[in-house]
Amino acid sequence: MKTLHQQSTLRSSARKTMMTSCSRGVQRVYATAAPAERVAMRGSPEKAHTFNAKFVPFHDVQSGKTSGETYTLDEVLYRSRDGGLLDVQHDMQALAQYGPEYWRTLFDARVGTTAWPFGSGVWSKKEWVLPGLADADIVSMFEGNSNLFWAERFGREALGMTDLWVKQCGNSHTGSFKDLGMTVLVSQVNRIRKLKPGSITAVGCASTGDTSAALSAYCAAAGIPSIVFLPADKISLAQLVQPIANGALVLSIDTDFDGCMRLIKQVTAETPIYLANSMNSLRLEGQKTAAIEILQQFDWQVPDWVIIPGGNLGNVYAFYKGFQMCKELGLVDKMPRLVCAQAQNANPLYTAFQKANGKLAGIKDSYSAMKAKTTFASAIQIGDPVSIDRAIMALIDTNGIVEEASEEELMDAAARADRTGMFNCPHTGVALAALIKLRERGVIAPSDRTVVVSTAHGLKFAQSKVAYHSQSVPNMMAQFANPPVTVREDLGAVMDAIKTKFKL
Ligand SMILES: Cc1ncc(COP(=O)(O)O)c(C=O)c1O
Ligand SMILES: N[C@@H](CCOP(=O)(O)O)C(=O)O
Repeated sequence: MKTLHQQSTLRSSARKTMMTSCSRGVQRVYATAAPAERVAMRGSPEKAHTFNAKFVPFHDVQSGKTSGETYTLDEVLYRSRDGGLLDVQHDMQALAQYGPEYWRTLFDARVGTTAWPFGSGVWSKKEWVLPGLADADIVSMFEGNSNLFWAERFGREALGMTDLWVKQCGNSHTGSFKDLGMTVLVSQVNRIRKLKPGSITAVGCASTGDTSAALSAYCAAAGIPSIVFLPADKISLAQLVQPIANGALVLSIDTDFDGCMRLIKQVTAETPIYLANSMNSLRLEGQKTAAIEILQQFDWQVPDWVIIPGGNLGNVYAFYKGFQMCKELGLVDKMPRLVCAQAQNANPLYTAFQKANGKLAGIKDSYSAMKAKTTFASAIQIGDPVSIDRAIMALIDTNGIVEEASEEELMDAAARADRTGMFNCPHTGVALAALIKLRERGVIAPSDRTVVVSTAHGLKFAQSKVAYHSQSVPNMMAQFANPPVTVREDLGAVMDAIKTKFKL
């Protein structure tokens, strides 16, 4: 494991490598590149590339068998013939022909450029995402490329850790990681609407507030109508106003997220409204690029642990898939261990993990959906996660762990980390609280390289911070609260207030 000095040397040498790649590498890659890249650089990859992707039943992925059931990505469907989930399967043999160095160099060369669409963190990996899509069909806000924050002070002071990082997926156009998946889904919708006019009238989702924000923004950018089903009074004001501002049809429904999900499934099964939730596997193709980006930011070294807050459970599988593709194509040689962190008030996966005595193999048998209770981590207030099977596979294959956090634990963890310069949403608080518990139990060692996935921007959940810092939450001590001090317009009163905190 690297020392801190080595870490910062590593980061600056990674930066230099990228700068070299950006300034000179593009020319070199362009001149010597394989056909796909030459075409990609000219901006019309669909004509000559040899890569492709299709829908297959998730069962095939799970079992490693091929049923022969496949669909093109231009078809409007979300389920396999037997009602199971679908997955996007890439032609791995075609991708493997180019070798790991080719892909590492190509991805590194594209970081932060303005070249359409490759400057996007998602579309910089286009050949691994939607290789058949024309650049002209892409709807992008140059999402991704989010900061991998070195949580040096929090790691050292709170946990005795030297190598703790927070992947800031919430530093994004609509303030959450959902942008990564939505650019892919809306781009594919854009293509289908051109190929088959009239086939998709609008795009719809059920949401706890972040999927709806991303969907409405990307649809608005493309001029595609959007519809969002929101559980009434269960999302933050900032989240509610996002689809309103972007012109979506906003339905505030007197139910919870699981109720909204049931309704949107029925509506999209019977109408030309396209389903944008992560049950639609196109979304996960974009979300998986966050995992690839983490490896890239570590100069293609694999962290020991990645901790992900879980709700509908698509993201934990998306991360798994990103890491797995990098391993299969030889860009890295191992997988990190994944931790899925749930709020105690919405913890069906954690409950199953406990019932199975922490043995992942038995978790499916002990699983049952639940009625989720109110939590400050409102975006993961989900009791019947759609991607339960995907998440279980991801955890089994990475020797993963499921943890939970109570309301007090998640709010304290977020507030404590905020005091070291972050501004965490409650969901990131769930992941941070899980990390604290795993450190306390000695499961995660002080020097383990650990990444906490921050899924949304804290400003979307300002109300929860106001409640915490004003110590107005019943039965919560709020030990890291920092309430504002009210002072008269008077120098003496101001000085007194300062002196109670600092020696002058
Ligand atoms: C901020 C935030 N964090 C975490 C999650 C959980 O992601 P997933 O539903 O893919 O498990 C969601 C949405 O569910 C979210 O909006
Ligand atoms: N947190 C999500 C819940 C829905 O998840 P999805 O990934 O299946 O769309 C939201 O913000 O709506």
